[in-house]
Amino acid sequence: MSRFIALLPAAGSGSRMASSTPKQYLPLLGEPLMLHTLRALATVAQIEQVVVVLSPEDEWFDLVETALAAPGDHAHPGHAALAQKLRVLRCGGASRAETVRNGLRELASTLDAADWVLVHDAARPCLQAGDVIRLIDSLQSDPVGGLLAVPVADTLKRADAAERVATTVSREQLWRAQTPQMFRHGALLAALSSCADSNITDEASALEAQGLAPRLIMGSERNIKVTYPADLALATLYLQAATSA
Ligand SMILES: Nc1ccn([C@@H]2O[C@H](COP(=O)(O)OP(=O)(O)OP(=O)(O)O)[C@@H](O)[C@H]2O)c(=O)n1
Ligand SMILES: C[C@](O)(CO)[C@H](O)COP(=O)(O)O
Repeated sequence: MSRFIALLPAAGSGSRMASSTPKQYLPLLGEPLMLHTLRALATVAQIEQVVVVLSPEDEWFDLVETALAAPGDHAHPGHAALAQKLRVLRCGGASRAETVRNGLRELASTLDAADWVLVHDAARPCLQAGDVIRLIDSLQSDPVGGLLAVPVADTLKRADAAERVATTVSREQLWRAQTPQMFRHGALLAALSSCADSNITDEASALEAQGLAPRLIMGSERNIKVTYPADLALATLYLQAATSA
């Protein structure tokens, strides 16, 4: 029976956030942003391990450990599952792809090639467990794997050097990729290891480079990637809406 492991690349510097604190550690509703992400994955019963991949130079993760260790009456109900499933690796690389590849290599001795790995950005804290469960249910018998994504709803413009419209790009059959992206450990590690373009920005691209066609699974607009300062307010609203639903 294949297992399901979550792998969170969390070794970025958050340059677009323009903060001295890496964005994955910025406060969100009074807790480190990454803790919301970790909990969202740990509460999914099928996920056996939540592996976070940090930079070797990371000096911030104790913020998460301190929050996790909060005494009983202040503990979040999801912390027991997270404490039991959490594994920390300090092998992050210079790119997201390198971080994921290094994490997969570290896990190789403990996983079967057929085990599923759900790669999820630490910077996507508004992920809902229901979307992860739908991803797993939809793909666990798939020959390739796939990813959460949402169809493009806006008209798309390609800009010229002067930031004027050069052309309008058809949005037909265009989707915006999200995470988790779910692939079998052996296939994903092989694809990332042989992918010549180390600038690929998601796992699916590595499988596509092998001639494979990952499946697109409908995600949620709320599963935003916190990239720019304005995203923090939106993530706060989405998390508050989720807890009051
Ligand atoms: N070398 C890197 C770069 C990014 N990431 C992770 O990949 C996810 C998505 O990347 P992105 O949003 O680009 O994060 P940053 O690279 O930190 O942001 P920026 O590009 O603005 O510097 C984040 O959780 C980030 O921590 C990583 O693990 N290792
Ligand atoms: C993986 C991803 O979140 C899918 O949209 C995105 O490609 C990450 O891009 P980033 O520049 O590393 O944030």
